[in-house]
Amino acid sequence: MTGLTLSNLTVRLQGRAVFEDVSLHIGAGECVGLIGPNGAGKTTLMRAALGLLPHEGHSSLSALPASERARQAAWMPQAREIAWPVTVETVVSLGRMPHRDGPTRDREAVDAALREMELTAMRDRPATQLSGGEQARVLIARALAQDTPLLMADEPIAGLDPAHQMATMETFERLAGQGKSVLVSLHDLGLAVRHCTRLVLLGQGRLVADGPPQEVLTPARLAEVFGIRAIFEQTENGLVYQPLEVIR
Ligand SMILES: Nc1ncnc2c1ncn2[C@@H]1O[C@H](COP(=O)(O)OP(=O)(O)OP(=O)(O)O)[C@@H](O)[C@H]1O
Repeated sequence: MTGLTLSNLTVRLQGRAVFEDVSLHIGAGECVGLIGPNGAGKTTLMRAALGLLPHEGHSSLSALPASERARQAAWMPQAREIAWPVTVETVVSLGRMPHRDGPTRDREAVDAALREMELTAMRDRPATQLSGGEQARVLIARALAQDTPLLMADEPIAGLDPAHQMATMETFERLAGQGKSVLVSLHDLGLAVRHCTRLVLLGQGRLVADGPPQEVLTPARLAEVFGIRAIFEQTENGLVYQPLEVIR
């Protein structure tokens, strides 16, 4: 399996369609931002794609047996409280559970994930004693240690400080550059336009747009779907986004 393919995916919860007929493909080398207002269905889409929610239509991932799914896709859910007082290293090591590659490869993958998320100095600390943002980085590291072709993360940078938000998005970009597929839900449109190769916009119970950031985030869509006015400017430092006002 390469990436993720959804065909006519529809999810109904308590008799109401959250979204209908979503079709998309995320290929190797893509870092795709999943955007949309609160309640648009971003979490629901990812959970259904993973096979964690009943759905109509087809997901290439949910069609796989559970053991194979865990080798294909790492999932970082929105809820990120770590409940057990085990060390950071132990939490990150859980990402290796789907694999049987031996202790040397496991240690290499855990060390690399700790380095990537700047957690090496904290590896022996109880994870429950870390700040909320530090715990979020531990859970991203666990997903990195899983070393899967596809990474799905639900608002992974919420609660991180600016430097770690940017560094985490750079990590996702780098993983895509190495040939992996990344699907990440985000509310920060500024970081989305800078770091994602493509944006998928959910709203009003459907997939509203799918394409390069500048094509997706037109003034009309920002107004219609988010109810805001914003400017995008191509600068010598890349694309810059600034929200200006609420228009409803
Ligand atoms: N178990 C459930 N039963 C009924 N409705 C649900 C259930 N779970 C979620 N919903 C509804 O489905 C819709 C989509 O929720 P979802 O969490 O996927 O949105 P989201 O785009 O991730 O939102 P946010 O940006 O706020 O995290 C919401 O209207 C929510 O109230």
